Amino acid sequence: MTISFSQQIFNRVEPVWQSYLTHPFVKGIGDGTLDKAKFIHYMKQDYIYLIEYSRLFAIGASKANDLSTMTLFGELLHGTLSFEMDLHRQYAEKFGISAEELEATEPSATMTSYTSYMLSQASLGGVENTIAAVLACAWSYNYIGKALAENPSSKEHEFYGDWVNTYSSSEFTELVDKCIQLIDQIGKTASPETKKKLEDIVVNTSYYEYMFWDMAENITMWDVPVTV
Ligand SMILES: Cc1ncc(C[n+]2csc(CCO)c2C)c(N)n1
Repeated sequence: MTISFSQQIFNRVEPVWQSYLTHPFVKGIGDGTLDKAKFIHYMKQDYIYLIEYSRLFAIGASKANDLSTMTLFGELLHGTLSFEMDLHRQYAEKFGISAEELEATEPSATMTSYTSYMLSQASLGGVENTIAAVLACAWSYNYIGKALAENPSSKEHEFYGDWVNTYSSSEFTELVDKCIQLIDQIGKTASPETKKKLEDIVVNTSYYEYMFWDMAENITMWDVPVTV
């Protein structure tokens, strides 16, 4: 029996995604013990990450070969700018940080490297490269959200509960399922060489996801002795 392309990709990245679940930052969101200073660093870096990520959806829409793909990228673009970033704006408000301040966040090395990688991959190829570049981010967040939601108290936590609820929600799961369907559609006609290239993009972005959790946990910016 042949397995779908998304299943083939999942089998390859699953060990990396499992490692997110034991990462102290992710565990801290799940059990509510995460230090607020770490979360603030994450939220600010993630906010500017999502601005770059939105550009990725716009590239996907411009490269789409059919209306349903274009519509999905349009939905993802709107969803990110309006709903996902609103989660960050609401969290920021609790800390007295304005939307303008969030937007003016200085980019860290990991954020810069991760978004630059995705944008270059998306710019280079056809729409399939963009689909591969967005897959791990959206899918792995849903994977983490659902895993954390297995412990019902994580959804009720007064501070981190909103995070868990957002990424484990049925609306978000539906959006991720559409991305999975897109990659499966690509997998039906792509050559083995193209599939290998796309799989590698998902593996690399999965590594970057781990690095992003680590950047947040250790509150790092640039790993140099002095910044000017
Ligand atoms: C580092 C990082 N990786 C993934 C996501 C999650 N995410 C990014 S775009 C998108 C799709 C729809 O909004 C989702 C779920 C994040 N926030 N930050």
